[in-house]
Amino acid sequence: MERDVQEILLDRVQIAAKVKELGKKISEDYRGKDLLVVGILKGAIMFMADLVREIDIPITVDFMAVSSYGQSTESSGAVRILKDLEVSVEGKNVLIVEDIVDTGLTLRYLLENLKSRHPASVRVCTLLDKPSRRQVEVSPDYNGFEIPDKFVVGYGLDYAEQYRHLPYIAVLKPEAYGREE
Ligand SMILES: O=P(O)(O)OC[C@H]1O[C@H](OP(=O)(O)OP(=O)(O)O)[C@H](O)[C@@H]1O
Ligand code: HPA
Ligand SMILES: [Mg+2]
Repeated sequence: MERDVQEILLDRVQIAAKVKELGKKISEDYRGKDLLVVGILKGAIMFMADLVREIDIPITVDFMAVSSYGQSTESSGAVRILKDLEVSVEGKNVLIVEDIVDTGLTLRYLLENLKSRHPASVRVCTLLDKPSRRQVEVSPDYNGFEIPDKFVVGYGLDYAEQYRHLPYIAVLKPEAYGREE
C-alpha cells in the first residue's frame, strides 16, 4: 500500500462492481437514444475509462477540464474551464461523468454552462457523493457511493496533483495533507 495512505475506503473490487452496475443502468435508460458522455478532467479519468466500457449502447465521448481545488483540500469557489468540449451539445443527450460531487460548485457551474448550449437533456453520473459538504443544491442522477466528510484520493482523485494513480479510494495520513488539515 502507498505509504501516505491511512485507510482504504473503497477497494478496486468494490469500485469495479459499482461501475458495472452504473453502466448497466445507463445502457438501459438510454437504449435507442443518442448519448454523448462528457468526462470531467482530470479527476474522472479512471471512472470514465471504466464506465464507458460497461455501457453497451452506441455512444460518443468528449471531455472538459475544469478546476477549482488547485493545491488545496478546500474549493476555491471559482470554477475555471481549462479545456472545452470539441463537439456541439445542441440537441444531444448529455451525460456528465464526475469523480466526486462535494460542495456542488463545480457541478452547478457545469450544468448551467452546458444547459445554455441547448442540449436535449443533461444528466450527471458521479462515482462519489459527499452530500454533507454541499453548498449549493445539486444532486447527481446516478451515484456510485455516498462517502463521509473526508478528503479522499485515488482512482483519479488528487491531493495537490498527487495520488491519482492509486487503484482504490483512500484517506491519507494527516501528515500527508501538509498544512492543509
Ligand atoms: O463539488 P466540488 O466541491 O466543486 O468538488 C468536485 C470537483 O472537484 C474536483 O476537481 P478539481 O477542481 O480538484 O480538478 P481535478 O479534477 O483536475 O482534480 C473533482 O474532480 C470535481 O470536479
Ligand atoms: O475529497 C476530495 N478529494 C479529491 N478531490 C476533491 N474535490 C472535491 N472533493 C475532493
Ligand atoms: Mg483535484
